[in-house]
Amino acid sequence: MAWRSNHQAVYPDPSLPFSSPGCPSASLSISSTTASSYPPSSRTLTFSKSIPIPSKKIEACNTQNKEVLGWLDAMKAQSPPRFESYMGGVLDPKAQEAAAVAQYSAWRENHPSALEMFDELMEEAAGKQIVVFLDYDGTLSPIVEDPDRAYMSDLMRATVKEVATHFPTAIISGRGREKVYDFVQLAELYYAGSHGMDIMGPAEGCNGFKATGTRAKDKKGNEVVFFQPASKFLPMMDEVCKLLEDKAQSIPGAKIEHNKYCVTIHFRRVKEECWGPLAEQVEIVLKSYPELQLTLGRKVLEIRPAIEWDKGKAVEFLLKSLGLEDVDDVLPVYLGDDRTDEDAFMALNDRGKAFSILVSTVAKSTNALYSLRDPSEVMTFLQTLVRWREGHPQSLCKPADER
Ligand SMILES: O=P(O)(O)OC[C@H]1O[C@H](O[C@H]2O[C@H](CO)[C@@H](O)[C@H](O)[C@H]2O)[C@H](O)[C@@H](O)[C@@H]1O
Repeated sequence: MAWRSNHQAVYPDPSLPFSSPGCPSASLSISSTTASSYPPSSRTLTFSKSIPIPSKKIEACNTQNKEVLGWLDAMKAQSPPRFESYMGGVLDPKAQEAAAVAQYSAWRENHPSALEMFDELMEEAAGKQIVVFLDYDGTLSPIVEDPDRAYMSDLMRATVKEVATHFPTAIISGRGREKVYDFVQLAELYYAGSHGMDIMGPAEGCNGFKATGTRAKDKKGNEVVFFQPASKFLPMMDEVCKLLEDKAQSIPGAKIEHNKYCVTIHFRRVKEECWGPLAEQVEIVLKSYPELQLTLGRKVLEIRPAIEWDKGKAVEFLLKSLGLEDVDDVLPVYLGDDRTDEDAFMALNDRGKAFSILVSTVAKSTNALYSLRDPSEVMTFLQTLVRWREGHPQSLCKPADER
């Protein structure tokens, strides 16, 4: 079973684990090693000299299994950093906060706000077909402890609906496609669930775009196109999910989510001393499945088929299927908050002309060029985009054969 870094962010997820009962099988010891960037990031950031460097105590699981230790380090690297003074002491809470703010504003110099840069960005967009790609969790809905309750607001839904009347729009999520559809509930969008391994959308979009690909009827009888590059893995994913559900019972707070072509192991509500035992249980299951790989998201481990397919490939596929792969005429805009979105940012960077926007309140190593803080800024950005479009009727959204 392979570990895949998916271009790890070095900076942590600020959300603290939910407190839960003790871990019955926890057997961890503390060491003072610092490990701020395991696995190695594809891109490192530099900060101004006046900003204290974050450091973290890393605990070691007493397992000797290198793979498990690697996962554990990566899981811990998501915890909030402690800022130290140059003399080595831990800063008080106010100074910690000030250091985090300074770190974020230094980071913003390299990843400017897509809202503050809006007018400049739109100069680039003039005369081009904009296509909008949206991640779900942490982008359209705030991160919450219970993944089954990660609702988007009605206002966000109305905003996305408006976006889709002007631009071809897709949701690219790690969740199962049906599950993310249940949250979003907009039939006019394209959906790529399971990190892009389950793509479906209207054969003819409400803005006149026709998609090529395998056609079928959805549950409501509408004609749709779909693409499922990992379909043969479904029985295996069902099997792995059951095994993990069984194993995770011994770890308080752990939750297993079946995302069809991806099984997600949530550790947001697992006490940190139980992360090692959880990683060990995952390893026990996965060593029998060399065709699967493990990736890391926001307080989740994810197991998926080890095929050359990710959110970046899904974006390329959708652009092609909509006849929108032309680099000079088309401008994709991608908004996402997670490590798995880095695959899409990279694909768009390789393409050249595109806006990649990371949604984050903390400094993170990322391939995205721009940033927004949180879902509320995402909504403002999308509303601004709609208003801009309404003010520019000359840049009409036209299918390829009419351009
Ligand atoms: O690609 P996404 O749409 O961002 O999906 C990635 C994962 O999102 C969900 O987990 C994340 O959000 C949860 C609810 O806010 C949070 O509790 C969890 O810690 C986050 O990792 C979803 O539950 C996963 O299945 C997705 O893979």
